[in-house]
Amino acid sequence: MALLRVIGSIEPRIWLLSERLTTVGSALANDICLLGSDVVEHHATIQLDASAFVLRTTARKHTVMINGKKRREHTLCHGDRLTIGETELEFVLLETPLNVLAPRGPRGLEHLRALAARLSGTHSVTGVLEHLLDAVLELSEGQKGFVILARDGRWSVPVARSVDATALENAHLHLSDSIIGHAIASRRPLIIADVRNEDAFEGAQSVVDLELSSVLCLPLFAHGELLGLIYVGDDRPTGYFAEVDLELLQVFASWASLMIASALHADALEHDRNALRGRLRNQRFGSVIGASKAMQAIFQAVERVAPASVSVLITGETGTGKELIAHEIHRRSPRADGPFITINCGAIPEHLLESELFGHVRGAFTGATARRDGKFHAAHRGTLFLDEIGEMPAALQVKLLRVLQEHCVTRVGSNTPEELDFRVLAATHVDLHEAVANRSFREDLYYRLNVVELQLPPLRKRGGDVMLLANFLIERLAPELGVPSRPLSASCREALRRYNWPGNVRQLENRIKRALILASGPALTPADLELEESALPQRRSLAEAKEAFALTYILETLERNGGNRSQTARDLDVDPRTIFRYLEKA
Ligand SMILES: Nc1ncnc2c1ncn2[C@@H]1O[C@H](COP(=O)(O)OP(=O)(O)OP(=O)(O)O)[C@@H](O)[C@H]1O
Repeated sequence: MALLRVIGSIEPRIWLLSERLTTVGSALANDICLLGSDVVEHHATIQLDASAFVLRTTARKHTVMINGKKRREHTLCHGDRLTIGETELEFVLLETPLNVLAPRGPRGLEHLRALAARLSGTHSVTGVLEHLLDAVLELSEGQKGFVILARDGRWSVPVARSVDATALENAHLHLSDSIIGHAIASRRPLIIADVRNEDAFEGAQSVVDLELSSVLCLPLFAHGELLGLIYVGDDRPTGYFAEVDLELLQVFASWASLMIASALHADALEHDRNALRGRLRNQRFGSVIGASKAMQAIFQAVERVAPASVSVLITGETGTGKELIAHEIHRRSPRADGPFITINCGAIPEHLLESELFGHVRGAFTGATARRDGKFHAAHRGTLFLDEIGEMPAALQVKLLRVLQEHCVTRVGSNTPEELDFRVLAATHVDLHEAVANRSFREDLYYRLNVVELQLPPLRKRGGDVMLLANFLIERLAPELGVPSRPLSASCREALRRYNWPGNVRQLENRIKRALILASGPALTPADLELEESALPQRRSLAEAKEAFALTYILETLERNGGNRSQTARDLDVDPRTIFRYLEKA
């Protein structure tokens, strides 16, 4: 007997391969119905040939990936990973072969089939346990029972039927019970048809507490680990479970264990996801995510500057979130109900920028067929965000300065200034201080814009924020893109930390978007994010890093000294031979 189970999904799904032929496809009539753009109505079949399960696609162009390789026909082995469309499945061969069940098993098989159907709609751990306990009670026609579950090192009885609650207190005590102990040690189902005639078990705590005459105990193991057990008893005349098929129970136990393990895994994922959501709630500032000290300092500064109507210059590399921060300042200011208007000074041709900013009157230039408002008009009683202010042409810098000083805007082609109420926020990724020094940016305008400066740190200097942002973006983008959300694999997390993100958060966002669309495994890999080893900076020992720094420092000093090695050696207070030694290595 075998089964297929979905892996890497929040929804545990299992199909028992109990027929000679199992059909797979997107049509509802299939035994295994899978959705997804790459799955066709009748996609593949799984046939039981002799004692092997053989998968065949129904046409050449239909693909099934088995352990990462495209296959049209494949004899399935225990543990094989199948990818069909977007669904990843594991093939599990249960311990007992089908023919053991055949002579006595039709009723048992019916039970399993009905149970599989019921379970496919059940997602909670308790729901799965309830169905499993009910199935054992039905299968054995037992009267009462309970499930003991091991979770996070603690034992509990989450589900019981017809058992007095007081008899279930102290679940862990039941584990020292001789019956339960015996079943766990043997790892096999245990049936005691007449407890009172079994010296070894007669005084067992569970028998006494539940007043039983017959007992059936089913230990549940997955991947060698004890998950818990199902205990069923009866107090009617003795010999009650004598006829129950032990082999069938063994199959049932392996199958139930997988179901429980899968439900527990899904539950743990959901728990992690909720914990992550909770953490994110504390680590976000409006729509900006950041727990690093550097970002927390920015958030505090934003809170202080937002209510004051001063100009703020937001600096930082491209993609660090300058526009997002500008939005946040506006949202927290008394102008929040007014408009937030953005203009990218670097994206508009110089001859159009003036009228974009200040508006124009009819006939101001060829094509100006009507009077038009500019961005300053649009930002009246709100905020104007001047993005890429470093790109502002020199002639316009003067006009802008006058507008900022007087709060009056004169349209192109007009002589009448209009008084407007606006707050200006500006952003740049270039070093404006340097631009002022080399006279490409006016100093007076720089000081007018830069009443307060907020310097956004690059992503590589925000420590754990990379991981926080990556998880946040996965959660945000997956539903937006209509694709399943996938966790980050351990190697992916390591690669995210090592990469230096020259394009900052925007680059991270784009990589995650792409990965979510293209990934096929249960978790995102470094390759999905284009972060293979070759893309990552080399790991260096401290000694190597010191050497590299020394060489760079020597080369910089040498350049400042116009290539004079003796002067460089004097400046650095080293022997000239040290300079030669480094230059030979360069
Ligand atoms: N801390 C953050 N939390 C959440 N999303 C962020 C954060 N920082 C940036 N982003 C996202 O990254 C993208 C780029 O951000 P934004 O446009 O604000 O950057 P920028 O610094 O203004 O870029 P540029 O210099 O190229 O104009 C946006 O999609 C934004 O939502």
